[in-house]
Amino acid sequence: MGLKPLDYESINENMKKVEYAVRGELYLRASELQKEGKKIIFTNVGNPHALGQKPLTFPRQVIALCQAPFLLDDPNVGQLFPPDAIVRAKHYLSMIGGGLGAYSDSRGNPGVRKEVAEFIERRDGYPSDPELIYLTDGASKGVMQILNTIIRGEGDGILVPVPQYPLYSATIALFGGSLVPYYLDESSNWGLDVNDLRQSVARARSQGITVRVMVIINPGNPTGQCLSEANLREILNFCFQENLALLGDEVYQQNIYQDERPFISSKKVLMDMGPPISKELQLISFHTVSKGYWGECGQRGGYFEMTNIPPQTVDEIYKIASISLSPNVPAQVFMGLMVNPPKPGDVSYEQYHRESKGILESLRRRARIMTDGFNSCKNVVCNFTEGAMYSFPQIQLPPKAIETAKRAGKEADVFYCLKLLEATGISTVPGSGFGQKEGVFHLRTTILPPEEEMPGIMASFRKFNDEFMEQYA
Ligand SMILES: Cc1ncc(COP(=O)(O)O)c(CN[C@@H]2CONC2=O)c1O
Repeated sequence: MGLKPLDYESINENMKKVEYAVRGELYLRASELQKEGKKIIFTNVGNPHALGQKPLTFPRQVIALCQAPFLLDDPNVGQLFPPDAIVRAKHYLSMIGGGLGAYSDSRGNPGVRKEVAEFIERRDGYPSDPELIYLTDGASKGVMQILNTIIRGEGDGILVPVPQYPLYSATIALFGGSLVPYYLDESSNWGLDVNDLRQSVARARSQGITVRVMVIINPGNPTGQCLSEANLREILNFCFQENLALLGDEVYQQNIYQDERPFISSKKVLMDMGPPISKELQLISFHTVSKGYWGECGQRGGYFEMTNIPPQTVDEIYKIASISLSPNVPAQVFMGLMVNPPKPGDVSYEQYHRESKGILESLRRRARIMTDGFNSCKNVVCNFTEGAMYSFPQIQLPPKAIETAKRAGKEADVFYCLKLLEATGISTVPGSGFGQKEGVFHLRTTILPPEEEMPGIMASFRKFNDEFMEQYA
């Protein structure tokens, strides 16, 4: 009897090429240590509620009523739920035929897609067509759907920032495409240079790769930089000149911790540029309920908006979306609530605004505490987290540590992060999981641990780092 169908040797070879460090060796080791009773701070994943962030009240009130519509018939419902939550729940239940237990359209509920389009119009000041907005199970699934649309084989190249969020490298490997890196410049706060982009494209083309798409992550993960309007114009012009489509991953658009570079969407800048580019450049933008001050990662809600994508291609994307029948319906309600929150004058507005503002202000303070904490160590250099929810310090490691790591068969930053985890319980992701320049080492942590614990965590890091540097001096 030969190999069985699901023997390791028989399965899809592309799966074996996939690496996804966010849930990789460090995460698995941290989970083991936790089972052994060690207190672990899982600051490896941008998972706000897992680190103590409270869900916003209003969305949970509405979803509770949508999940349990019988509560709406209870004479005391008005004692437990504010009137605007009751109204919104009834609105969604009337819009979603059969309630949350029924499949929706494969593109998502039309009413919610309309709410997303209205949000985009308010944000950017340009029309947005609900027919070109698809709701997805988190932005991850949307990214995978679009990369699946683009990648025809290994000859197809996707320009990806390095360091990058490994959803991209993993999906490109899984679908058998080619990742074409463009390096962000740490010394210019993770800025990108269009000349480097041109060189990356030229190098790929010389290797017979057809570069088809450029990915930007704005604000950046793991790097946290926010792109300026000028940066975005440069990138859009570059894509137009090189006949590339642009994927704008904007899941952190609510997570902005500085005033110099507020979030501006790729869609807005593209429309501001006017024809021909605004009519021709193909753009797909992604968003989610997982990030921002919502942090509702577990709900699995997201969307993508298609700009200048031909109807026949849209039809194919719809057809493939139909295979999965329906995006997560409760998450669609969360998406509707996120893009259409309580307004000034609504009963719940004050509470919603207070909660949201409180979370964002705390994240801004934590970004500062963490950046300063890292920079207080002489061998650590850390750019400020302008946006998103991560800190990505460069750890300058002594040769002896690098040598010891090599003998242990590990990347130096994996070795360092494992030692950090064992010593302090702080679970991070090594920079090698995101890509980095040769011989330069980083780690990624989130800025999510509770604010009151942050100084203690940074002191614990500093103590470990000083001892490590002494040990391997
Ligand atoms: C840039 C980026 N895009 C898309 C996603 C996917 O989000 P959802 O599928 O939840 O909508 C993430 C998640 N960030 C991961 C999850 O937590 N830490 C990370 O680096 C992300 O960082």
